[in-house]
Amino acid sequence: MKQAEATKRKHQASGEAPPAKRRNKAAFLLAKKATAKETQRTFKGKAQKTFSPRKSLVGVSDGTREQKLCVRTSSLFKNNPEIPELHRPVVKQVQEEVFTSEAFHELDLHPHLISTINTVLNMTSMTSVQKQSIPALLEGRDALVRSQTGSGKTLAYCIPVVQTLQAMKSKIQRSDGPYALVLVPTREVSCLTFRWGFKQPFTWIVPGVLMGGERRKSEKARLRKGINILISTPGRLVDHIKSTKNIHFRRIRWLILDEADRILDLGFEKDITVILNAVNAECQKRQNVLLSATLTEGVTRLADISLLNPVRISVLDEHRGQSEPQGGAVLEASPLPAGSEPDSFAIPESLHQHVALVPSKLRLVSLAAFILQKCKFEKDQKMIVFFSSCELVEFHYHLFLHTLPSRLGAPASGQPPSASTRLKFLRLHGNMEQEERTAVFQEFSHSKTGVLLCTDVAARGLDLPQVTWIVQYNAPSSPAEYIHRIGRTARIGCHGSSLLILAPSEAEYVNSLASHKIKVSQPGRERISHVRHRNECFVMFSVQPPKSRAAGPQEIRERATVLQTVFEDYVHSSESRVSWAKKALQAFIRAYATYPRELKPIFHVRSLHLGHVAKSFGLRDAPQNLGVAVVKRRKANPKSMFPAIQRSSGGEGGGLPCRLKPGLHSFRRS
Ligand SMILES: Nc1ncnc2c1ncn2[C@@H]1O[C@H](COP(=O)(O)OP(=O)(O)OP(=O)(O)O)[C@@H](O)[C@H]1O
Repeated sequence: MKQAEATKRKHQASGEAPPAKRRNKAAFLLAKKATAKETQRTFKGKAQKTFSPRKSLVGVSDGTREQKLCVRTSSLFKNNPEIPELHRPVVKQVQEEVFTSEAFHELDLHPHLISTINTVLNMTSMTSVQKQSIPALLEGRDALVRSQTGSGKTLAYCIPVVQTLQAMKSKIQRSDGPYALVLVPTREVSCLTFRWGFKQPFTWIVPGVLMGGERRKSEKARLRKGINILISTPGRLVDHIKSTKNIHFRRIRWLILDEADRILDLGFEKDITVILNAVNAECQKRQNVLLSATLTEGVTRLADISLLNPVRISVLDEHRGQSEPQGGAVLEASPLPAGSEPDSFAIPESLHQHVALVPSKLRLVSLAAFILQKCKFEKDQKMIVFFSSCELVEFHYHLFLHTLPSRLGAPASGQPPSASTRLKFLRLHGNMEQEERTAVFQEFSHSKTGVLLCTDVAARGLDLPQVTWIVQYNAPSSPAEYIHRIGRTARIGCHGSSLLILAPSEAEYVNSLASHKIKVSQPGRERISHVRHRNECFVMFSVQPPKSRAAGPQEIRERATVLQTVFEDYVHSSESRVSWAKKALQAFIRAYATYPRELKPIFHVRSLHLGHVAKSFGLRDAPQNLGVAVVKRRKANPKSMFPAIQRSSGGEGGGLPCRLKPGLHSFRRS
């Protein structure tokens, strides 16, 4: 009842009438209150009338060799909901100064360390977070550090760790075992931390990584030989704590929790508890550091139980009305960093955020056209597209891989022959083998161009250079997730752009982001002014060379229809492909059902028009009897979080909000 009212309110607020078919009960998902068990739901999609595609289709126009399309305009453009006018909430985005004018050599560091930073890492001046954190950590303080994505947090702790370890009176031996323990959320981040953070000049200090997906036996052997700076994912470390005799924490001087919010999101609370207890049992005197780009309630609670009298470091600008010390950072010891109230985030100034309201039927073609537009007509474009589940990544990856490269056509004259092969697709998600994940990660890191389709496995902590566009094809389930996804671009002062694709019924999400000081704008409104119907907003994705004549509405419809037909032909070329597309559609609906309660009025399965959504999976009709397991989110059970941390900090475990069951979460996200 409440839900129905909320939905009604939403439509009234946006001035949007529910799509016509929603009134036909048979065409809708009858989503009820989910029960504790997984509940099988049946979709009764009403078959839509679709035009039958012709086989002799021409390619997407390259602007010079336009060919007349002999394709009837399909139902792609009929019965779409109106695109609501987006209100433009006044948002004063929080911004931080990334760099300072201060050089590393101004710090009291070992000369070898400074020369490694300058010559091997090619860095001279410190970032704001480094300028604030390094001296504080060298003083021996515990710290809670928050600064925006891509601002150099990794080195902010690596440098003090290495500086203090090399300066220890009795020289460190490999066989001493760990002096520093660094916990990171994912395997990719652990490798990066290892590669960038601990490229240090003191060869007797041995860093090492433990991570799921690697061979336990070889990790045990390395632990036996000795690792002085131990970088690990929480799950894998707990594995070793339980099963490896040689692991000990007797000499731990540093405990670092990097990407703390992601660690919590992934459901590692229990593992963190086990690790803290194991470390506390063997050593009490150490420095603890917790770092995050977003300060959620969970992170501050984790800080309460793992840090002792911490210095709180937050990099802010004067927009927040702070008296700004040099370098734009604020150092203080209040319960929360000033200006960093939970769920209010800083975003790099050089990051341009866009949102597009695209009717469900047009989603797939819009995404494809956007990729083609960027990769065909703009140089050196490197794009990450985020999806809500592994299944969706797999589906779109294979679909695009088999259909889109051919849409690029022959390279234009003057372009190198390899131009048509420029459209490289890669994918990354948690269901892939570790070896493949690592290979994809490396390939995308080193590549100048390409499109990476992925889940949130790539959203946090990954430093992928030169990413120009972030596309969020499925909206994230929290503002923090939004920030981390877009944070893969515009890193360390570079420029970047992001595009969030929403259905018209999801327009309210823009206001939800605005309430967290996240400002998104609609791109190219001026370019669509000549279009008769506003629901043709996808015109901004029209595939054409930048300086060519703007395509008219009819031409755009034709192009979109051609592209959609290519997808539909591919999907309908065999029974197995149809069922593959249906499974992807099911996965989409399952993921849609897992949005947190506060976002349900915006993202509710009831507002999905199955026939329209089916089209975005290349299906010509809404599938009949689509069984979808609607899953229930676990209720937060405060008592189960951080049970019994045995620590002299006096912190009590409890109260962390848990978004989803770990298993369920990883199903949806990683
Ligand atoms: N002082 C510096 N000068 C130039 N580049 C730097 C400096 N410090 C770090 N970098 C580079 O900036 C990039 C981002 O750093 P890092 O990954 O540590 O950011 P982060 O704040 O941890 O980001 P996220 O929150 O997204 O994980 C890396 O490529 C790193 O090598």
